[in-house]
Amino acid sequence: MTSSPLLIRGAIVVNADAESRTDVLCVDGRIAAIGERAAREAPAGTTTLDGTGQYLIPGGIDPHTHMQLPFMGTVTQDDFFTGTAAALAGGTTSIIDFVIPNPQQPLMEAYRQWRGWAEKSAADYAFHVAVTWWDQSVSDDMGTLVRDEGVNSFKHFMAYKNAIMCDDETLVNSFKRALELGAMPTVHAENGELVYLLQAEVAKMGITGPEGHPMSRPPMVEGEAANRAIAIADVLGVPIYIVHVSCIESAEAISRARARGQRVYGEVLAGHLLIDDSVYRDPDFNKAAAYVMSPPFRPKIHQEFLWRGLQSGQLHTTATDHCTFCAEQKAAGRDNFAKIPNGCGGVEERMAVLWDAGVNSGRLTPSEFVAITSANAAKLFNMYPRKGVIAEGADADLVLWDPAGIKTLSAKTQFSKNDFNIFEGRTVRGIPSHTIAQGRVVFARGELRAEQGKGRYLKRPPFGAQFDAAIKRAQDLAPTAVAR
Ligand SMILES: NC(=O)NCCC(=O)O
Ligand SMILES: [Zn+2]
Ligand SMILES: [Zn+2]
Repeated sequence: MTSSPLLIRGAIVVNADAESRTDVLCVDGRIAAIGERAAREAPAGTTTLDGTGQYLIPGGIDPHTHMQLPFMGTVTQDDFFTGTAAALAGGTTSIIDFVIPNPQQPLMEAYRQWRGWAEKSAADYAFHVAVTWWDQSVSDDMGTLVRDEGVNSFKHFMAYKNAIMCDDETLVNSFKRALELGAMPTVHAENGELVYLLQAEVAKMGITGPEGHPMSRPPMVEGEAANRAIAIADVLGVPIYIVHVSCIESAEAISRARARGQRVYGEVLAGHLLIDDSVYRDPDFNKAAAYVMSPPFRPKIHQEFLWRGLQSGQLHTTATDHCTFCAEQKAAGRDNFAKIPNGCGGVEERMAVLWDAGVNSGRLTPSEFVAITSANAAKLFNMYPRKGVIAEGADADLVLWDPAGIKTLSAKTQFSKNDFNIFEGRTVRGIPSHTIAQGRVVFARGELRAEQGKGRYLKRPPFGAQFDAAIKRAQDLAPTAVAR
């Protein structure tokens, strides 16, 4: 993308490891110079942006979104253009979305489908690819995806029985293959058999509304699956990343494993940090159903635990699981909560709600905010230092962050196409004033200049830092025969 050079002056530049007031020059989509050199080296025709009184942070990375997802008999409202445009408005400049093959569908076929859909992205994007079934062709396709297509992470749904759920045989085979390939296995940790049973039992009690959704997915259902996935990863010696950790039970499973020296990483959704399960008891079906996602929102006690996980470094990334269904789509489950399409939005609000509830409350420093909104995801999925840091040579994906800016979040003013906002009515302090993607200002004080098709597919190499260490550890602990 060609855009005129851009000089951002006077902001406090925040990285995950340090902050300092300095200037940043962007040329040809990259950060060309930082510090005194920036102004000196600015070519003729450079546009200047005054960052006085603001922070300059790396563009957010949302490592968990579902744009244009066909799911539960319908397709999400936001496609790759509207969803990534909304992301840019909120200060997120890259997403990692998911290719989800139907059982028996070749992985490469699904991957090509998703690559086609994503061509209209306004922001940079990458894909985790889900392994939903197993045979030799799946193993071969995993190899092709890693070697030729820049995929370095595979997703496993432990829930959604009779649809995309993985059994233990698939988990074991896929984790083993991922280790060989240097790709990160990731899991949606919920025991799908238990969910299936509990959905039927809750319905038998005459509970058919959205309030039945959390009853059918209690925290221990998530805890069991997290423990099982972590145990499988431990036996095989592969690192593991647990998506949307929503409760004490799975956060504790991660902490316990990390205390044993296992390489386990946890992702938290902005929604799970801020919204509790009372939403499912709203007498208005449309409102209660709008919050149906899996894992569900939890009793308040879990939220503080998740915040502490982020603060203590036991949990690593924040995401949204942006997966938007409108009221008409959610109404498919009016008489049966198990049929309500699972998913909520948030890609546009993640950064602001986390700043407001995280930095303004003193839970996080600005540098810690950068770590959990971009740098850690970039490191874990091997995009660092191209993404997740303000450094010379990195992509010029930046956000001028106005810590005094105030906004009340609402479906009426959001850029996302959906008709609902899970943070409706929440007033936040700390918002992006400008988003810069590939060196171009794509959002300026409320005006969105997202362009369809400007986003690039990000190839991510395998064998990120965790793999070197995991392999050395396995060698160090390798069994030896006794020489006799
Ligand atoms: N989270 C959710 O409810 N929907 C999207 C699919 C998934 O991530 O489980
Ligand atoms: Zn999930
Ligand atoms: Zn998801």
